[in-house]
Amino acid sequence: MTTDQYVITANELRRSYAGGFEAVSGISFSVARGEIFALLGTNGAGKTSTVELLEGLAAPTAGRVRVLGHDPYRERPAVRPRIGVMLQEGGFPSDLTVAETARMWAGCTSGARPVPEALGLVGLAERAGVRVKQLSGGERRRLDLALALLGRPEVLFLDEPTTGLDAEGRRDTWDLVRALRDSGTTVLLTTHYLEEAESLADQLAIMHRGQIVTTGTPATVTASRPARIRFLLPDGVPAGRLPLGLHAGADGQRIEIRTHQLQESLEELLRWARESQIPLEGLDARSASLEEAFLEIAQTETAGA
Ligand SMILES: Nc1ncnc2c1ncn2[C@@H]1O[C@H](COP(=O)(O)OP(=O)(O)OP(=O)(O)O)[C@@H](O)[C@H]1O
Repeated sequence: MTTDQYVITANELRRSYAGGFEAVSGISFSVARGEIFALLGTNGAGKTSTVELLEGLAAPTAGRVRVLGHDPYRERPAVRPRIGVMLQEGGFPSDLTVAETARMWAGCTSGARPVPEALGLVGLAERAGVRVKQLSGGERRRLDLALALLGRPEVLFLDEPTTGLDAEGRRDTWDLVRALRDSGTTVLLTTHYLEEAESLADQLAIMHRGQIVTTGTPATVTASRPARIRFLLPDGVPAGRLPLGLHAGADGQRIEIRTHQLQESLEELLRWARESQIPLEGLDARSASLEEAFLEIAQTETAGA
């Protein structure tokens, strides 16, 4: 991939606040056009501090950032019309209706989509006449998203886009974000929902204490983590009777096996259970989830810090 296929590039980015605290400590990553990139991290890891640099709201203390080929801080007029930013708190006047709010926003946006189209995209068309203060928390998030989409952005920054949404609203937002990606929009997403990142992200980076500690696709980030097999042994069958090759942790009769060879370990376990005629109640085998990978990274990094 050539460098101009990258819509966002960050090289050795650093950001220090007044007082000298360094919130972003030399991170580098690239986001290709038409990709959903998730920036994840523990609380205070530096995600917002990083995203603000990408959005051009602040200049880095050191390093280089480019969005659509421009410095987003120094060349803000060139970048701003081409990006959409969904803020965590929209902060618009709550006495206006949904449609009035969107029209006000559209008035400040060049080449804006028609307001009904933007509201339709996020499923708010039927709430157009409702005052913002009467919206539910989830509906407000969807209004935030509609406003970010008004300018048909090439790059969309989504900060916790599904906070407060119910399961259906979350799925709808995911479908919309995928559809936007499929039509060529590049999406930079921050989220605390690891399931969301696992489901949406083409690439992700996990930050901890100002640094990127892991990056890759959701599959490659989880691939290095052990899968696990869980089951309940019948009373009277000691965990010590399990085949020697399986490294099992036991909490009474509750067994957990961690393995990098899920298929082989499962075959070994099932053969042993059949030959010994031992039922494995509640048998559950699964590859590592992003959540497990994340927790492991956070704990390891904290312990090692
Ligand atoms: N204006 C500021 N002045 C000083 N320190 C700040 C400022 N803003 C953020 N920080 C500190 O920088 C660190 C990173 O904060 P940041 O908000 O970027 O993290 P985050 O990954 O977005 O966290 P969260 O997931 O909790 O939202 C934190 O330790 C925070 O306290």
